[in-house]
Amino acid sequence: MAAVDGGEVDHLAGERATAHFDVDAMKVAWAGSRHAVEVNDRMARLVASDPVFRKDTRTMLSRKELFKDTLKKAAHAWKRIVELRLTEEEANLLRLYVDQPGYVDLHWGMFVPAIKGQGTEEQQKKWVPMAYKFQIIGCYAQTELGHGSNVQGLETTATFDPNTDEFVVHSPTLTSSKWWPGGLGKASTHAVVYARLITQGKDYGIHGFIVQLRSLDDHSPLPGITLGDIGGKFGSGAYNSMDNGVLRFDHVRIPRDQMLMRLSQVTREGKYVHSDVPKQLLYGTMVYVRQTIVADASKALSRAVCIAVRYSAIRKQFGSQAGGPETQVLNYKTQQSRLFPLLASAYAYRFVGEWLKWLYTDVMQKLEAKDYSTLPEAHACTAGLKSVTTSATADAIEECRKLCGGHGYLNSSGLPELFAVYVPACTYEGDNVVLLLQVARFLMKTVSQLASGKQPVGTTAYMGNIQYLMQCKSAVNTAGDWLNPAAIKEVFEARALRMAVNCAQNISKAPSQEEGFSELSPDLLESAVAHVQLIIVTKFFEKLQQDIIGHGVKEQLQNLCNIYALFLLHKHLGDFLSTGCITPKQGALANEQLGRLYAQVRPNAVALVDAFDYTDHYLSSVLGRYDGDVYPALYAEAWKDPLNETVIPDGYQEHLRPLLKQQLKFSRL
Ligand SMILES: CCCCC/C=C\C/C=C\C/C=C\C/C=C\C/C=C\C=C\C(=O)SCCNC(=O)CCNC(=O)[C@H](O)C(C)(C)COP(=O)(O)OP(=O)(O)OC[C@H]1O[C@@H](n2cnc3c(N)ncnc32)[C@H](O)[C@@H]1OP(=O)(O)O
Ligand SMILES: Cc1cc2nc3c(=O)[nH]c(=O)nc-3n(C[C@H](O)[C@H](O)[C@H](O)COP(=O)(O)OP(=O)(O)OC[C@H]3O[C@@H](n4cnc5c(N)ncnc54)[C@H](O)[C@@H]3O)c2cc1C
Repeated sequence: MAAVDGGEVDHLAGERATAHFDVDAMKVAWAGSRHAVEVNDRMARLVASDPVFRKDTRTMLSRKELFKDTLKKAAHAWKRIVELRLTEEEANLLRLYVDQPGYVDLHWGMFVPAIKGQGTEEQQKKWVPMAYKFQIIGCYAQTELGHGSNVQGLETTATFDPNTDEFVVHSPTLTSSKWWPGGLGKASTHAVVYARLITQGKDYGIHGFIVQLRSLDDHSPLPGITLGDIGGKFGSGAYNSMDNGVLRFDHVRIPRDQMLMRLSQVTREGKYVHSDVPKQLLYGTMVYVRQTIVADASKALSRAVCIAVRYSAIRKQFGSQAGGPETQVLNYKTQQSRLFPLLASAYAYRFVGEWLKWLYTDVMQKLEAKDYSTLPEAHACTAGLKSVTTSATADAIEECRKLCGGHGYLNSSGLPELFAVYVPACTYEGDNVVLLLQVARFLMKTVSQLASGKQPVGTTAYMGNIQYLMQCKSAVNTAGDWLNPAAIKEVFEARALRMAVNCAQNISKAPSQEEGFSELSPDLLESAVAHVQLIIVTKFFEKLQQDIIGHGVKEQLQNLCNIYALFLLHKHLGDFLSTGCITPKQGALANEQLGRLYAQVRPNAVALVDAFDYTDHYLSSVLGRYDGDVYPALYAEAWKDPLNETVIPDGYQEHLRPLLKQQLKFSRL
């Protein structure tokens, strides 16, 4: 089924007819299963057909109107979820297609997972059902005005008072004000608050506490609590629908059993007891969310690419000397070389996101069985993939805007809002540089353990092949040789390992490990990126080993996988050359092969973005319309702007008319 909710004529029919593969089967490969296609399609249409979920005027609303509209949509979505008895999977998709950031994202995405992950069974029994029924609304209050990345540096205190069996939660300084939590500003009634636990005069570091913030009767802040929104954010519409908030505590008392006690406890007497689990499990909610952010990256990127590909097939510029028809901009090789790697990246992130979800589930099962061995790998993979995919996606959305020329700059293209709502993904859930440095630490540790003969496992298993990878030379002789997955994998592994080993060797020359790490941190970032890119390429190849059904689907995915890998090779040619993994000639051959692959993608490009199966409502872009009827839509959209409500603008009488009617007073005029 095609995702049409546009007009009658299909201006892209010619493009669709040239596809060499079964689009419906590709939809299954993209979504993961026939069931996933069906449920996505049903939820997307449910949202698209409901007038409450309209969003075409969103960028024209004031902040207050936008926030109220978000509250209305969230309440309506909940009503539909209950009325239609939607499953959790359906409800999550419905919220995704409503496509307006709001307090519910943090309620379901962080508050509930934090209680499930860090609360005892008893605490879960008490709080989770209330959250599931929306009797309470929760947010995740970790970041402070003075500290975000450095979680151990947070200043809010929770001091145990054995006289009353309570914790006293307090903001001792201005910089300890909670600052940024989504949903906190106006909507939440409760928060999971991260604070330094102090008992019996000793500071035990950061722990999580459930704190009620607002009255359940009239929503006013409880005594001792100061609350508000932190103000307007980048772009119109976009993330301004979210009430990111500020919160201060003035000696607020909460019962002892509102400390999340799965990892550690404070007894009635005030004794601190730490369970036999790694303390990093406190960061579990962040690991969970980082994993979901990777899946979101492929969503946001594929939206932008869908808009840019469809519009590039419609847009024509210049033509034959003989006055023939103008050329579709999609036919320009430069347009292809900018756009098709982004199309390939969207597929790559989709598949690595699928794998990461599997890894996360696997690690969780092991944790349940008290096997903590895979925790460092889970942290490195979620941190690294979150960082690389969000940075690349943010850049890619902006590139798609440029690929759409001037019209891409209009709000009605959908791209400015998508960019504005997406860029903070490079910062929230861990600044991307800070997270890459975590990956680098993990890599340095792995390299240092190689000497002791410890065999690396999981995504660092390739490092065990150090003897070969440190000296191998690529055997690629022709452009076509770059289509061999083994040839690609070998150079990506050699590049990642050699960069990591170079860093480790240089660090070892420094007076101390810490100094060396700090001095080498720019190189360490690049080393971490090389490792993460290897993971993405590898997981794409592994996807191709699976049973992929449908005419031509596997061939298209093979092309996209090769484009993704060779594009990275071309972009990071300096790495591959300086580490001696390939020769300049082999680099040139990779580029030659890329050009050939772009030519193969060209007739399939529109069908490849159709396979994302997005409704026009979800895309919310006049340029990305399924039917390609761009110009009438652009023209009609312009007239909806509030400035066009009157022919003569407000302000004419006060400011324009006097100017135009003034007497000339300057003698030299
Ligand atoms: C309008 C149009 C709509 C369009 C919509 C389109 C798209 C929408 C797209 C996206 C929206 C989707 C979702 C939105 C989701 C979220 C956004 C909203 C909310 C955001 C919330 C937040 O940001 S919450 C706050 C997050 N904060 C952080 O992430 C802080 C980052 N800092 C840290 O994690 C840590 O402080 C640290 C890792 C940097 C350092 O930790 P620390 O303990 O101080 O230090 P060490 O470095 O010494 O580490 C000690 C050891 O612990 C290991 N470790 C660290 N972290 C972990 C971990 N998480 N798990 C396991 N292990 C960990 C570390 O490796 C060390 O180990 P070793 O000792 O062995 O080396
Ligand atoms: C839209 C949005 C929503 C958010 N929602 C929430 C929420 O719901 N709950 C919540 O608790 N928080 C939330 N946050 C806060 C977010 O998690 C933090 O902003 C984020 O973790 C980055 O921390 P920071 O602001 O302290 O950045 P900083 O750490 O101050 O970063 C500033 C600069 O310093 C660099 N830097 C920092 N440390 C290092 C280092 N060790 N080495 C090298 N460079 C370094 C960074 O790369 C960056 O360039 C949200 C933020 C945003 C933007």
